[in-house]
Amino acid sequence: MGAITDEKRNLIIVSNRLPLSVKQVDGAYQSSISSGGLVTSLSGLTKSTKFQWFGWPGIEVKDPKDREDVQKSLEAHNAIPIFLDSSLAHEHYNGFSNRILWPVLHYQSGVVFDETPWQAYRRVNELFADAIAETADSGSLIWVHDYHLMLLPELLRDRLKQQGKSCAIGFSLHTPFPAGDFWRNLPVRKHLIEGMLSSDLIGFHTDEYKQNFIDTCASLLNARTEIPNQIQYKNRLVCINKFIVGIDPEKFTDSLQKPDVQERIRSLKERYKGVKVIVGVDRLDHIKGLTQKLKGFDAFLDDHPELQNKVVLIQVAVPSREDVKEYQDLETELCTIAGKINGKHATPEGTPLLYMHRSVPFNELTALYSVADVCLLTSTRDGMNLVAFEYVACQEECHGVLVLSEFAGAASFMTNGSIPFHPANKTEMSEAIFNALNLDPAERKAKYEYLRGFVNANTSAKWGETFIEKLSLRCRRPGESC
Ligand SMILES: O=P(O)(O)OC[C@H]1O[C@H](O[C@H]2O[C@H](CO)[C@@H](O)[C@H](O)[C@H]2O)[C@H](O)[C@@H](O)[C@@H]1O
Ligand SMILES: O=c1ccn([C@@H]2O[C@H](COP(=O)(O)OP(=O)(O)O)[C@@H](O)[C@H]2O)c(=O)[nH]1
Repeated sequence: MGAITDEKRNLIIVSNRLPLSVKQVDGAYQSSISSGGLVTSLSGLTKSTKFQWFGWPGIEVKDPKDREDVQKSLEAHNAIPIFLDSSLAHEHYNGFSNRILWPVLHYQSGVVFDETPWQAYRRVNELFADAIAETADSGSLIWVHDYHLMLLPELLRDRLKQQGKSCAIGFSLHTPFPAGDFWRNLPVRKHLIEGMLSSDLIGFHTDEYKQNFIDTCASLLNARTEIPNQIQYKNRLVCINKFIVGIDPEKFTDSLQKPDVQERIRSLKERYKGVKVIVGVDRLDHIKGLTQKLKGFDAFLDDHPELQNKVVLIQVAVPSREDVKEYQDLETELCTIAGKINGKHATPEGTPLLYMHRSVPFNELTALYSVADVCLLTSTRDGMNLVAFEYVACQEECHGVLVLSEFAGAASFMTNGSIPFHPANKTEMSEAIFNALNLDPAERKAKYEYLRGFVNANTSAKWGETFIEKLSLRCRRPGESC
């Protein structure tokens, strides 16, 4: 990982998942890049900043010798594994984080609380706190990420205090934070926000999420919130702000220069000559609105028979959280809808929908982004959505159009440069797709330039550096207002 950080302070990043997930294949341990936006955003920071990254390696390793091997293989990437028993990891990650907490954070109803996964969640947060407190030196900056670790700041602060160490703790939430009443659905809601409030600095993706959190702290904990961007709770001052997460655009533009990617682009363009390509790239998750997307596309095909064989939607649905029943059910549902759409609209010349349920290699992804005339993102809720940024980074030549749900965090910043729509409204989605395909070149260019300016100005490196700078300031002057 890149150059040295701020005043040579030791920086520790903590996330549930490490950037490399370890798997055992034929007895040997292999690691591969983890999927999802958190890894993308933090990986972009590695160019400018050096840090140690603590997290779960994604596999149970019991044998001490094997643990050493895994540790060594990750060491080269400054990644430090926190080993968990598989049943504990399962209850924490699938049971509480993804079946209970994630749906509440994304305004999904019908969530049922269960004590066993909650206890596992607490236990995993404790194990993370033990490992990190032991490694951290006084003066370290500790940056904790995401909803899997909301209790960690409090547990960590207690342990550090017992060990006589003083560190600044930052916390970033990568998901939305819902409006007050929705958060009340969680019986353990108070513990979770008190856990977060032991941080010195808390970051959200948008002003809306930040304000929802502040309102919840005021109503649930009676915390003092009159001064903008700060919360006073139990004699501690916590700074709260919005930090715009982004990508490393150069990584994408560099990929497009590679001869094999150029060749792939040429071959895809040849394959889709005379056909408009719409691309979608989403983890297979309810929040991405994939059911809505397929139904909206179906409506679009119904509305425009004149475009038969002239439009294709290439949808990459990246496998995600496959041990959770709701995710398995969604996969079955999507397969059925995809089959029905092609059954209804296919001709001997081809099918209008290419539904791929797998990950795609990075170079293939950039080639796909680059040949697509339109990128269609239909999230019903989404912390940010970095795919929107990635598509823009790959469209410098063609000025493709972004059709973006108003419920993605990215819409807070990108509405002016995109075509916004409400994902629950099929007609609105169909019209948005049609408008995107028919936008006049001058307007397309103007929209694109707006988006390119935003993506290039708000990189993941800038996001990370800004957060670390603010956190380091909190470390030097903890009592000062934010
Ligand atoms: O680790 P997984 O369970 O496989 O899930 C992948 C990640 O999904 C979520 O990503 C969020 O963070 C992105 C970057 O800030 C944001 O753009 C996106 O809208 C969010 O959904 C999750 O929050 C991460 O912790 C996961 O690693
Ligand atoms: O096969 C793939 C296709 C895409 N992505 C990446 O997954 C991330 C998705 O991030 P986003 O913020 O859009 O949503 P999240 O999945 O984190 O909710 C992007 O960086 C994509 O490039 C991936 O890891 N594997």
